[in-house]
Amino acid sequence: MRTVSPYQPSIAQWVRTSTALQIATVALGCLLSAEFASRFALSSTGATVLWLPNAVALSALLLTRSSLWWKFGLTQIVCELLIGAGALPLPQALGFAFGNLLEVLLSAYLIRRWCGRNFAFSNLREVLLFAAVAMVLAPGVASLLGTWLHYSAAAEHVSFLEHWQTWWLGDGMGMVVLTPLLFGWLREPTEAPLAPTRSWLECSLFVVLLSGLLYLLLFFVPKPDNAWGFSSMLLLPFFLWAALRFGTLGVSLVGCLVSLLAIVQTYHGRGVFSLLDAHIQAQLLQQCLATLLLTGLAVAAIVNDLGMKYRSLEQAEQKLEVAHAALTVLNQELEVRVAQRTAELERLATTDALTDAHNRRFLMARAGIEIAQAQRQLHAVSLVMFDIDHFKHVNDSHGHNVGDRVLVALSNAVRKELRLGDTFARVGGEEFVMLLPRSDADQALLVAERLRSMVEALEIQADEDLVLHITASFGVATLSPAISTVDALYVAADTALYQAKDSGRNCVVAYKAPSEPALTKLA
Ligand SMILES: Nc1nc2c(ncn2[C@@H]2O[C@H](COP(=O)(O)OP(=O)(O)OP(=O)(O)O)[C@@H](O)[C@H]2O)c(=O)[nH]1
Repeated sequence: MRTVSPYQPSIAQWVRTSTALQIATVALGCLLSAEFASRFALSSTGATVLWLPNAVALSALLLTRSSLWWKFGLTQIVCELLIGAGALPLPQALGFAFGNLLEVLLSAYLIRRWCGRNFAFSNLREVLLFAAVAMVLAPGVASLLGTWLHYSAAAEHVSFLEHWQTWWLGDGMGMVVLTPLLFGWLREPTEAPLAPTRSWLECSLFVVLLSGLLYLLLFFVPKPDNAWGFSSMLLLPFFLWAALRFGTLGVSLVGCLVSLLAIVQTYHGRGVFSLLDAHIQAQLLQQCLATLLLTGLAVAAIVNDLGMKYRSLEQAEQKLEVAHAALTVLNQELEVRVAQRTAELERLATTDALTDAHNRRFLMARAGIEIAQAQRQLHAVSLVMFDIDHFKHVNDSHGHNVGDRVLVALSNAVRKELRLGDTFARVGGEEFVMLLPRSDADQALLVAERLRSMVEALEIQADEDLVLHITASFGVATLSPAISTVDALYVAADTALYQAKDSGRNCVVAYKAPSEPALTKLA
């Protein structure tokens, strides 16, 4: 989401389009603000409450590449000379001009160096560094020069320190009052983490209440014996309100308007500051405005910074949610794959690779289950074991591959004969077993005989021009009190199968216990 300050007017975009326009704006800003500052100077020494041209020049430098600074520097020198012309001798005017240029360049250089190109009053560190550099350090040095120049030429006798302090605070306060406003107004709009409020109701309420307070503070003519009861510190809540709800640009705008109004009114002898002596008026005004504005700017920066952190936390949370969703999908896919792979492995572990019939292990496990169930529910289970006759001859005559095809063809044919619930397994080279739940000996014998004749009639297309016929021998065993385990049933079927082989092959033999008179032989 891109939120742009609602206070960004289109005129700012227009100014940003051309360097010439910027230079003209700076020149105009310097001259007009100097005119205002000089016109409403409260001190008899000429030191102003706010020296604003430096703030105009500093805003221009902070808004542009350092390679263009010389153009604005030159503009500032020319403006300073124009401002000083007539009122001051040339050497002194030049001294003031270079002193102010030094102040602006030093501020811009140090801010750019310590805060980088992205400086925007956007966190507490930037506001404190700005205050330290543009309000304390640079004006402190430059005003020392200015005070010395002025002091050497001044006819009246004022304290050097007092003069320096007023000058210093005047320059510094000019920067604090105007630079954040111009800079915030003219710079490229950026994403604000917490959008300043767009509620016209709140803005109107703010303006009405602030106007009321300003009227009470600044629009009365004090009488010497009647001290006014309202404190200028009543403005603090309004600065905090502006900082919290209207952002850096909002609080700068409020600060600038309040400052200009306070100066004008004090100059005309109205309001809380006009009760005092001229020098103290200027200093108190400066201190009061510095406190209000720096507090407002700091709070706005902290709110902005918190908003940035909150937004990056939100973005991190969104990324985490996306990653979590992706992981969930991946996990589901993995689970499906694992289930498929497990099923495949289970199938491979229980299936004969050549014929796709079940293997011996599966058969034995299945037989165990069926026998246990049959014994509980008292129903029959039979096992039919069969073996291809003379299969070695097939391999020897036609090769192993043909033998394999015969095994596959036989398995496919037998599988078609199965009932639901029957289990078909390959238990040896050419040996197969069918487990028939709920089939007694007679039913199993019928199934075996049906299979035997099916095998006998089977035409196996073993090769392009090779059709083979085979036969198989069958042994059948049924669960009984004497044959009550899987192994016993298997051995019994195996015994019957061998008896079928011994009986001439291609026949079905039912197992009979040794005590019984004879084995049943079919076909
Ligand atoms: N092609 C092929 N042959 C196999 C496979 N497993 C076992 N055989 C062969 O099956 C034949 C089994 O031969 P024998 O045990 O002598 O049995 P037979 O020739 O069928 O004779 P009878 O069972 O007595 O009728 C051997 O030649 C084995 O090599 C297999 O997977 N593929």
